[in-house]
Amino acid sequence: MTDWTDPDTFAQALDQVETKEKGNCFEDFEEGDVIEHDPGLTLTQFGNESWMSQTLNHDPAYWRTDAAAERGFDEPPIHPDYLTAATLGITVEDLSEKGGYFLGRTDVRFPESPVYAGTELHVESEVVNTATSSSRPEYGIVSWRTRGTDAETGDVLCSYERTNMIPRREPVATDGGTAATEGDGDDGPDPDLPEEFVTPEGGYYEDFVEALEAAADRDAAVAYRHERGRTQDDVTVASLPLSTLNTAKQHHNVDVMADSPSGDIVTYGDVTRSTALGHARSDEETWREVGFDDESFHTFVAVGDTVYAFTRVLEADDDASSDDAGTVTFEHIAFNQDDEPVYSGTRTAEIRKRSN
Ligand SMILES: CC(C)(COP(=O)(O)OP(=O)(O)OC[C@H]1O[C@@H](n2cnc3c(N)ncnc32)[C@H](O)[C@@H]1OP(=O)(O)O)[C@@H](O)C(=O)NCCC(=O)NCCSC(=O)C[C@](C)(O)C(=O)O
Repeated sequence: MTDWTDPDTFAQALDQVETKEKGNCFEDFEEGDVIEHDPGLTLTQFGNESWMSQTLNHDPAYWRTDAAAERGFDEPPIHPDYLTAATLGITVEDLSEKGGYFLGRTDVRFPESPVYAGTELHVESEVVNTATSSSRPEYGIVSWRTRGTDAETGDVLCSYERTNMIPRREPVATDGGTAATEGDGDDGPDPDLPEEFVTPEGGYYEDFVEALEAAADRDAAVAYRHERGRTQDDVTVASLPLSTLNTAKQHHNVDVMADSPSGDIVTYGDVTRSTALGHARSDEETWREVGFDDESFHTFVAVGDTVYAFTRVLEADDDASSDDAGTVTFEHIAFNQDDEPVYSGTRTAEIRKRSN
């Protein structure tokens, strides 16, 4: 009788059998397709607190009932970063488990009302664009519009448009490609930076307004870095994405990733971004997250890399959903220990006013 567990026999068997593959290739997506994602997720206090603690999002309103009540919440709510990561995590099995790169996301929006633990999340996506990658013939570029809704009420809790590179079954001929080659020696034109950098004195709305006024009519920008850094470890790289049901092998299969450009598992883009935002929020009086646009992931982050944050204040507007706050638009750049940008995006948030 054949002993299937004999190492030589087993190696031969492995060689000859088919692998039942997971995920979809570029050719499986057609513009207009609507995909309902089977995995659902109940947004729990444990999931929320694990995410917030590990990404240094320690805003008391999400941890303490008195601070939550002061913000108008019935109890500490689900954090928008965890909600965003969970909405995307559920989609990975259908959209991007095959591999490829998470290139960017835009039009990330949240409703005014908070989301509480116990809410069951239902997610669906529509294919809005498919394109050839001229630099990488083995990939195509796909964009989806995704909506996460409350499974009970149907209310939209989080929506966005995301773009990934997705492996093709068959590579295509391209126009020759423009992929950057390492060490090509072209550092581009000299940077065109302002002469002065203004740092807000505090983290209230008025501090951002005053800083913008101080920079106006001068060759100056309101821009500063945040001190905290978070070195990536097994928890941030593998545990957090799996806690959102994100099945992308990039985050938990060291064996497969050994052959990839990173040579190792890499941090889920939403962990990188949330960590940098946590650093930024620790230097401001956040009232409410409104949305994010033009988010890009510039290079991968792996175990041992440290995520830092840099902020540029773009504009301030007195209008907000509450008299207690004004609205500020920021550009946040996450960077690593070598000062390389790894994420950038604009964020609109309501910031508490000092006078209230
Ligand atoms: C991808 C790399 C190699 C490209 O590096 P590069 O130097 O070649 O960059 P590029 O030339 O700027 O871009 C390549 C192509 O992408 C296009 N492109 C670029 N950005 C966008 C965008 N926003 N929207 C639409 N298209 C975009 C761009 O136009 C270009 O098209 P082309 O091939 O035709 O010339 C490099 O940028 C990189 O390594 N980025 C980091 C990716 C990363 O680590 N993402 C987060 C972690 S993976 C993840 O979280 C996974 C997840 C969530 O679980 C999951 O999706 O399943």
